[in-house]
Amino acid sequence: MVVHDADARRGLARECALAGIDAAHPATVVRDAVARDGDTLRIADATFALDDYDDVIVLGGGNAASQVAAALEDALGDALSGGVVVTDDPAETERVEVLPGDHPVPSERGVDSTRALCEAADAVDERTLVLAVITGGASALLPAPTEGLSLGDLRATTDALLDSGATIHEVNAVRKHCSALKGGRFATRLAPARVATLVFSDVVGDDLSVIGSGPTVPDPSTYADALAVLDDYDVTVPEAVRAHLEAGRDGEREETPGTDDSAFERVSTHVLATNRTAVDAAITRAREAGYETMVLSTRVRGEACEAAKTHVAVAEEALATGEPLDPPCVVVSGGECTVTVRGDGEGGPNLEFTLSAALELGEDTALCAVDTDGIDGATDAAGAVVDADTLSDRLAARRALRANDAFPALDDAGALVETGATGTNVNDLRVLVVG
Ligand SMILES: O=C(O)[C@H](O)CO
Repeated sequence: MVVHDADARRGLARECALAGIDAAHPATVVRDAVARDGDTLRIADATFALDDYDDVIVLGGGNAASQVAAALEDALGDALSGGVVVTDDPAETERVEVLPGDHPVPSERGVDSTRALCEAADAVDERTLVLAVITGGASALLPAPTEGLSLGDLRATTDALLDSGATIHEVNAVRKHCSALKGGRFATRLAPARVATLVFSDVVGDDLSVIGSGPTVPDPSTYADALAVLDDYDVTVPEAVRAHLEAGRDGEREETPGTDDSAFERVSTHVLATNRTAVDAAITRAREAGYETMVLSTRVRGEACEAAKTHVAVAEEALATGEPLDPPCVVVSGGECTVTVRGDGEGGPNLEFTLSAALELGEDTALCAVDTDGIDGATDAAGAVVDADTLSDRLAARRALRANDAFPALDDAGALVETGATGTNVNDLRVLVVG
């Protein structure tokens, strides 16, 4: 039954967003995609004969990596020997060692944990099946500075890139060329083991070479691409980083491995969850509530507060003309918006998205936007749910947007969605309920 009051609309927007997060949780995803039947292991459409291996181990990293490891322990039982994952969101595991790292900026303990991961990788042989778990956040959680660079260099470079407005494809082109593990180099290290990479994507369009900086897949980007990113976005990095990238461009450093590298012959990649997983679940929840539904796109990107206005425009059009859908309806989108940081406030893309929308939304519409990992920007909130009545002081809200200070404004309005770390990461999810 469709309900028409503002509370119910906000409630439904929030419920659909939470349903999306739940559907992308590793426990749910791995239960559906991975199963052991005697000596056969099924991962999505592929099968592996466990008899061919002496050891099956989990190696990897990312915000959701330990949840994936715990779910793999359940799915494989005693066929799984152990392994190491690095994460900032530890889950309880029995055989896989969970080591700490930090995100979005790499840390000393992340370097130590990544060293332990590499030691485990160095111990494999051709009778090892490695389940390489790569989820969003792996780039920061698995710092392995290449020779000649320090953790300080990586931290300064990451900070500067994250504030520059560069896309994740561009940010990771630089990170891959400063790392001993990213951009396919982990696959080189794992040879001659058989590697099945299990991916949870937080990248718009699911480019495997970008998710977590693609440690086990060929890298199409080059040192020259990395330098172009620094120049295009006017990013200042430590001298050692620029010198390293220039040496690479001039042929003095080995390029990241490409498709012709034999290391990839024994690697298969299985994308287990993407933004679409969350979007589809949000749509299902809206249909159950009796609403007409539409996926706007899973690839919405760009400056958060501008993308928000496009979503408001979609709601206005639906109310005015019944296009693209007749209200009552629910429009869902995914993707990843960015914020070009100008102020020094507290916020994140989904908080800016909702605050910007709250300034424009008319009656009869509610909007929820969340980061599915539960942590928008560096705040404690996943996002917020807003409508035309959310803001009591619109001037202050505009000031907050200009200062990139959306968190306190939405907190004061009681609009925050606080889930805590969710155990997954499939990017941003937005639900627009048009009454
Ligand atoms: O870790 C990363 O590089 C981002 O989360 C994209 O996957």
